[in-house]
Amino acid sequence: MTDVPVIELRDVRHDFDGVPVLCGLNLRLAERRIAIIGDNGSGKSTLARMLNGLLVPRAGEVKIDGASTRDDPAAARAAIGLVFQNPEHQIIMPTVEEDLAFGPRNLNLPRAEIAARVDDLLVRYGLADKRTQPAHLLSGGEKKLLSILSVVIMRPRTIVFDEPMTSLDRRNRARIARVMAELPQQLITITHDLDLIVDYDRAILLAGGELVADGPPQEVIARYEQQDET
Ligand SMILES: Nc1ncnc2c1ncn2[C@@H]1O[C@H](COP(=O)(O)OP(=O)(O)OP(=O)(O)O)[C@@H](O)[C@H]1O
Repeated sequence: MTDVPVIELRDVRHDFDGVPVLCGLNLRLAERRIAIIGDNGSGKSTLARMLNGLLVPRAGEVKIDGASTRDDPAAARAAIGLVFQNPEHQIIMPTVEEDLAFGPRNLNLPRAEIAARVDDLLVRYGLADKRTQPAHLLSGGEKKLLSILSVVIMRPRTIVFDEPMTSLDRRNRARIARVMAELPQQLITITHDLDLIVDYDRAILLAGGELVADGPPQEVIARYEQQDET
């Protein structure tokens, strides 16, 4: 298992055009499997983008191993990988193998190391026969897998998944859930698929940019369902 970084949020606030989206979050994220749940617009994706320094909070701090993402966004991006909801936003290069190699190239890894990592992932995840195929011709499930592997290949210590099951059929949901379950990293998963996170170590419920429940998934899910009834 990869070591887990210490992720801390201190009074994190954010707004878009004056509309508050995160309203003073204080969190220490150290468990191996953490779920973030909540209704549409509750601020989950905004929080996800803050964890890896893609977005810096208007006020407050996000710290990774004590270093603020405001001061060192590159270190945050190296430690924390983000898998976007839509794989089309993550697939950049024309072919499958080029897409996998893109991130490691940006990290300036040696060519032989990049080739070894690409070969290993293609074989391990059953994409070897697709290596020279145009990425845009992959099926939806394969695109999702490729977008995950393009993060995995950089070996971040934490992987944040933003709605990993969106647009997947039943078979591909099961496949992606299996891939996620076998990853050695810390996972922070934003999802509306509550079955996916029942055995996680911790769940956090957001509503209107505020934390409303935090604890074992069963309890937090029950609270979420209660909220729906009121
Ligand atoms: N770049 C942006 N510019 C303006 N408003 C934004 C931007 N990104 C998000 N918002 C707004 O911020 C609020 C929170 O959005 P966010 O995507 O973080 O919520 P979410 O909980 O992930 O929702 P969903 O479950 O629908 O993905 C929403 O009202 C959204 O419209």
